[in-house]
Amino acid sequence: MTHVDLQSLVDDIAGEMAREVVRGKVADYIPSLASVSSDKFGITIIDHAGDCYSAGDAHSPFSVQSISKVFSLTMALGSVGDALWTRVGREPSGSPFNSIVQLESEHGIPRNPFINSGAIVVADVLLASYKPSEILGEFIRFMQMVAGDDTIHIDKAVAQSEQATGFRNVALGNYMRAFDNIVHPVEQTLGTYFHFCALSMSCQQLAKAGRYLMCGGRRHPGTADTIISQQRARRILALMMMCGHYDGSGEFAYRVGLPGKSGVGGGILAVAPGIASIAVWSPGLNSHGNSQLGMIALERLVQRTGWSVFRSNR
Ligand SMILES: NC(=O)CC[C@H](N)C(=O)O
Repeated sequence: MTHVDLQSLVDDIAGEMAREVVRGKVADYIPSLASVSSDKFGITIIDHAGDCYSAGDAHSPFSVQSISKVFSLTMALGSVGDALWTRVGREPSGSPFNSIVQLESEHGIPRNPFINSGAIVVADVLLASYKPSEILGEFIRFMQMVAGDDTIHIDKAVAQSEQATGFRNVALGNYMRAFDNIVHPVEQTLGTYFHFCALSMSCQQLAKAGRYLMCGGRRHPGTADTIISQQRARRILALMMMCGHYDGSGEFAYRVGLPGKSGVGGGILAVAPGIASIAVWSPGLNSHGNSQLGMIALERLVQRTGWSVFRSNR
């Protein structure tokens, strides 16, 4: 598609989403997220040439929540490599993002790094590589570097709000501690995890941060600067495809056909490998905790561009 086409495409989609009546339910189990308006919708596409197309509330920061799991995973693989996989699996869970049920029969090893239990283990792995006082700084620096934007930050109020009410995550952390799959004090590991989730970014910043996954591990189009290897980028995308939307991952693959990762703040990062990095945001969630309009918007985008990884012609 030409540049003009992509700009009118995002404008059209933002216009259509503004008219949608069924907008999902904003997550209220994290008190500081409950007040975000479900009227919001933003979208940014960055294509393989590095050109950026935004519409709606694409410049409004929102709570990235579980989308941060893609970036903490990238850092953990950078720190310990494939040794990570002795502590976390790579299979879809088919369960809600905050489920504890599989941990008992699977001996405290979470199914994958994109559900809460898995990302809590990833945070624990990172705590072994960085000093506790440095880990959040390292995380923020990594995000600023991949996005090329040093205004990106963690919203401390959101982290504290979750720290005060995240009883399920406390249960997950303690349960895995009992299996020796959390090795740091549970409070410290959870504190790290909550702060990762409380990352605040706009669609534009998030789409920029996703460029290394679109570009086979290169920082952005037109550079030889590498963040991760091509193979690692492919594998993270595979995990996003299979596990990025919890028990809604099959539906997302069916309807959108792109690797993606959602968060309860209403954001979704989706990647068309070699073609585009796409971020959408609308805070109302469907029953699986994935953005109701974000998913519809991505479905329409793929219908109109043919960008599904399952397309038969290029
Ligand atoms: N699905 C999500 O985005 C969940 C992340 C959220 N911080 C939680 O732990 O519950």
